[in-house]
Amino acid sequence: MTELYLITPPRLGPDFADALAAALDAGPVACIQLRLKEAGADEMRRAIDALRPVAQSRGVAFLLNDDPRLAVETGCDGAHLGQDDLAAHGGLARVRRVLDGLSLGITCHDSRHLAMEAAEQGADYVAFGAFYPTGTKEPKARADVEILRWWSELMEVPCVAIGGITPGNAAPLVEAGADFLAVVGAVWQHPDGPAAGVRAFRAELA
Ligand SMILES: Cc1ncc(COP(=O)(O)OP(=O)(O)O)c(N)n1
Ligand SMILES: Cc1nc(C(=O)O)sc1CCOP(=O)(O)O
Ligand SMILES: [Mg+2]
Repeated sequence: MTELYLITPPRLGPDFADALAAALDAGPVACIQLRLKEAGADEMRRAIDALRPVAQSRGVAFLLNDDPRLAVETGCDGAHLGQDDLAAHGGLARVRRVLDGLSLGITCHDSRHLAMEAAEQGADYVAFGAFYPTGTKEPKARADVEILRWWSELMEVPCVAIGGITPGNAAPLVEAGADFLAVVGAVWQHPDGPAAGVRAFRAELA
């Protein structure tokens, strides 16, 4: 069954904890990743302290983007790292040790090789993308839906699809075997609010 994986929007408003609670209560949502690319260490810690309990009190995993050591220090459930992040933190084996038993997700773009390497070295999931045009970030690659089919037919490690995903274009990704759909804009920019954004995915994930 494909599940929803939320990633926080690029900028968090003052009431974001309430928006997150509303989105998670409209669930089901498997996890939320805090992704604040412009935040300094203090702002990041404040955001983690405010948002982590909102997720964990609802049984939703709270993952931190980019920084495995901070994830461990602040009681997160895991971290998501891209290829550049791995290099910056001494490689996947070292990150795996830092995270100890916490979850580790790796960006693999459109690369079967990167995904197999990540799975072999202990990643808990691999993320492929971007599948569709996205305004949230400039993706480094475009992935074809067939990589999800290839991975899900061959591998046990779960795969996450990301990039421009909406309720209207999710079906091919679900049909190809994506275990999770990672979403930013379609939920946080939904015209009726994030809870409606989460509900809009229900029919695609049922
Ligand atoms: C689930 C998921 N997939 C991909 C990414 C992108 O990670 P990365 O390549 O490290 O880029 P930034 O998000 O750090 O800009 C992700 N964060 N989450
Ligand atoms: C954070 C991120 N990483 C991507 C990748 O291709 O690795 S695409 C992306 C942005 C996803 O946001 P939206 O759901 O608004 O398109
Ligand atoms: Mg990163």
